[in-house]
Amino acid sequence: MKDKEKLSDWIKRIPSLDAEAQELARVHMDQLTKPLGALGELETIWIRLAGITGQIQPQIGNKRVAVFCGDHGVTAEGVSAYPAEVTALMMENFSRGKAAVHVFASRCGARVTVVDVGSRSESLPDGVMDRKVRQGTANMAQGPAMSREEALESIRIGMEIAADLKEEGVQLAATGEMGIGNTTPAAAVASVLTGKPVERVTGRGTGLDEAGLRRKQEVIRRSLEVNHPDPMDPLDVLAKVGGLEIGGMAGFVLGAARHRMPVVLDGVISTVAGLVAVRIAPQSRPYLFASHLSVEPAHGVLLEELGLQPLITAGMRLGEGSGAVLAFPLFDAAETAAREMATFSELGL
Ligand SMILES: O=C(O)c1ccc[n+]([C@@H]2O[C@H](COP(=O)([O-])O)[C@@H](O)[C@H]2O)c1
Ligand SMILES: Cc1cc2nc[nH]c2cc1C
Repeated sequence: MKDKEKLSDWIKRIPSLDAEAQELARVHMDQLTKPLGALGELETIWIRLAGITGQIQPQIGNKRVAVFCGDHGVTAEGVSAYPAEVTALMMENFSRGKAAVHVFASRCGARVTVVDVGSRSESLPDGVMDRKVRQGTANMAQGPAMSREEALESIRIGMEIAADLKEEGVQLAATGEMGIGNTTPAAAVASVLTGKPVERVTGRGTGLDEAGLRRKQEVIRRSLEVNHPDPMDPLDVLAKVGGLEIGGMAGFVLGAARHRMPVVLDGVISTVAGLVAVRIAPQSRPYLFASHLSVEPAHGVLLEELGLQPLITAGMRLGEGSGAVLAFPLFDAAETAAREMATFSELGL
């Protein structure tokens, strides 16, 4: 398949981290006036940023969160506490700059890019980029959510957005999403890719009650039985039981890695997309950072699978990239520490 060849060509071009820059950043961190390792994850963030950018003093002033939107046919099964129409309403809210992600982004010195990869909406409000692959996925409890070609197209769009942001000068990116029903495909993909049982990775999403949670688990089990996604083929999993915004975010990670741009993951949907990207291209893993730990039970499982440490535990489960943006100030703190703290030798030690 032509497109598949293109994807594998792209993957080959993902560079490995710059070991020398990482080592120099590590040496510098160890010379700062603090006990060795005392800044914990801030140190590892800083060292990895040096490896990603190839700079000993990485620049991260230009920050952006890319929010991918999509709808889900599986909402017909009653898997969300909110109606599917909320996806369109929230795109309107994004357009006005009034969603949580905008409020947090302006507080944390970041900008927001909103991309519709698969909502049901016929027309979009100003400021939402139209990259729709199709108007919502099909109901995965009855058959594949989308075709393999559509899954690939969503990935390709995400890659393009990442390349465009890099071109615009973005130095630190984050992924977020909006899509009523999307914790259902997120749990399905998480179950297939991690091998964990459906009960372990399924949560209440926007706020299902006990009966709703049981129904959601049943719908996910049925979706897996109907579709038989192949755990060794991440594109097959994405197409059969995934979502278009998950594909968009996975592509974004691949595109960012290709262009040496670090990506901060948000909650469970953003992180499952990160795992899809890493299963497609394991070289993309070191470009990823965790932000917060979502309430959704799959999130911890996924972060562990990716070997990532969440920086914030605030009991959040909002999505949109809201948690990722809140982690940006910790990245800034690492940058300031490396740039402004005295070294022991400067102190005369
Ligand atoms: O980021 C998370 O971990 C997260 C956890 C629960 C819900 N969400 C958001 O809520 C929506 C999906 O929830 P649901 O119940 O409709 O599947 C979607 O728009 C996500 O952005 C996000
Ligand atoms: C209101 C609302 C806002 C959201 N933002 C991300 N997911 C969401 C789900 C709902 C229901």
